[in-house]
Amino acid sequence: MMMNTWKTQCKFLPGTVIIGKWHGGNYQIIRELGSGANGIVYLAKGVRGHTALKMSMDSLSITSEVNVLKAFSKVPGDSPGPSLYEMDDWESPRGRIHFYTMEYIQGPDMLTFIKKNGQTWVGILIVQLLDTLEKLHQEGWTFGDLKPENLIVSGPPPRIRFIDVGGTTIKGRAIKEFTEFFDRGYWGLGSRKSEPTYDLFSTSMLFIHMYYPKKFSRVGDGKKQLIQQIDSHSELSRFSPVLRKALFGEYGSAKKMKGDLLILLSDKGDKPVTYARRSATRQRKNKKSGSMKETVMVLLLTIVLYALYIYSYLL
Ligand SMILES: Nc1ncnc2c1ncn2[C@@H]1O[C@H](COP(=O)(O)OP(=O)(O)OP(=O)(O)O)[C@@H](O)[C@H]1O
Repeated sequence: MMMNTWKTQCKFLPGTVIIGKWHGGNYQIIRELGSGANGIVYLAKGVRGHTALKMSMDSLSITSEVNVLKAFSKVPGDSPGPSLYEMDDWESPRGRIHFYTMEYIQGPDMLTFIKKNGQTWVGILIVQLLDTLEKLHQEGWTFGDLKPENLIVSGPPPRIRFIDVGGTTIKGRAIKEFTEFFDRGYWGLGSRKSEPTYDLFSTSMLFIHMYYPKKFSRVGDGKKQLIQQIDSHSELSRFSPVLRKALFGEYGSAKKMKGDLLILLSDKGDKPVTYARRSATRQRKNKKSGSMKETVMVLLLTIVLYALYIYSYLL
């Protein structure tokens, strides 16, 4: 009932002009992009051109999302999520509405992108995701609600970006928002405490989901079931050592998971554990040259896949 009330109050037609009470920003609604548990997101036209505008009756949820976006902007390198433009209130004909505006991230969600461009992309997108997660974890945050709908592949060149930061939680607290299939609590494989291993579990589930686009439910022992799903899939089973470690919380960081995944992707998948060990020793010996190699590997993989992507469009 409550939800319907706010939804009705935040429902506006294309062409509606929203004027910020405090900062005077001027936005014209183009169309609705979607709605979530506590607000509606519109595509709007503002001084910066196309802008995503999220409005809600709940000022707390708006403030908390704005704080996460501010924290994202402190992550070194390009922001993993949309850049925040401004937060304001609007005295609408139906009363005061809280809103914030942010960069409009254009592109398909991760599953749609993989369906269109092929599973060759899964590895490289997950490597990109792990890179971003590592930075986010270093800043003391857990993304929480990792799922394809919250991951947009923008570009070209393809680049994974987060949208919907509502689940992003400070380390040590209880995860704010989650989705069953990607939640380790649901599978009986851990708690809902905000920590890096929580996101790495979801990353592993995201990887599995790219090969099983139809999600499956838990039946009995979650651990046994997931292992069976991975190992019985002819292509997915190649990644089994990395996926298992992530599912069982055995990776101390996203960086470690990324390192192992890169080894598998560089086609040395016949003896992954041996390679992982060798790589770990090498990394200890020469940390700098290790990360240089990783960067070059990611670059090469991206270039090759990007060339294939362009080629498929020319055909
Ligand atoms: N910055 C953005 N750029 C482009 N599209 C966006 C952006 N932010 C949100 N969207 C779109 O708006 C939809 C609604 O977003 P929102 O964050 O409110 O909720 P949700 O992800 O659907 O649900 P919930 O918050 O309950 O998990 C998203 O699914 C996405 O399609």
